[in-house]
Amino acid sequence: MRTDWTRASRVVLALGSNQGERLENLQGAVDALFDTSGLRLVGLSPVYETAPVGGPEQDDYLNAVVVADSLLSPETLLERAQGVEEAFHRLREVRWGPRTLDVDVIAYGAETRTDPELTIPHPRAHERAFVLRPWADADPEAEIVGRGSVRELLSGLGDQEVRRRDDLVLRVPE
Ligand SMILES: Nc1ncnc2c1ncn2[C@@H]1O[C@H](COP(=O)(O)OP(=O)(O)OP(=O)(O)O)[C@@H](O)[C@H]1O
Ligand SMILES: Nc1nc2c(c(=O)[nH]1)N=C(CO)CN2
Repeated sequence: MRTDWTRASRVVLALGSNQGERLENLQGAVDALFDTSGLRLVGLSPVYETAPVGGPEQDDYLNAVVVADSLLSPETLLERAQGVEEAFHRLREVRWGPRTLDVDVIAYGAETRTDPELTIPHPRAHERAFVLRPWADADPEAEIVGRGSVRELLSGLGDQEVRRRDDLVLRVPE
């Protein structure tokens, strides 16, 4: 049967890696996510190299954002994101500590919820240039429900080091 994408919600996922082969980890996440039925890639941001925000002293991250259409529920999308993290042997040792792969659910349509297991929009996305900068590239008109335009939020942030790495490119899966 053909998939009915008219019922899909527009979702945003943020990817981060600061251990191991960082670009390969991000690419692996993109490939695995879009191997999932019910998830269709709409936009992929450039890759940014970013100074770590919070947590212990650690290496710089590569960050990127994917925009997708989802027929998966928010809970199933989070499960899928966590399954992809686990496939990359992510260990949760320290809060905000280094990791091979982080996949966060940033937005799910206009949905809002504050369940600690799944808060949407992501509770810290609006203050993180490593999320907002690539997101604004992937979708210049993007908004965070209840907070406003991603581009405006970005311009109101203090100095956070984010460098676009045009030499590192994520491939759109076939
Ligand atoms: N929007 C969300 N996306 C991903 N996880 C979420 C979200 N809202 C709540 N969580 C919960 O947060 C828990 C911790 O997630 P994680 O280990 O990825 O946090 P972190 O990446 O260290 O920090 P941060 O949440 O600040 O990005 C997860 O077990 C998950 O249930
Ligand atoms: N630069 C950067 N800093 C972070 C990141 C990240 O992806 N990039 N993720 C965190 C927890 O989600 C904490 N700090």
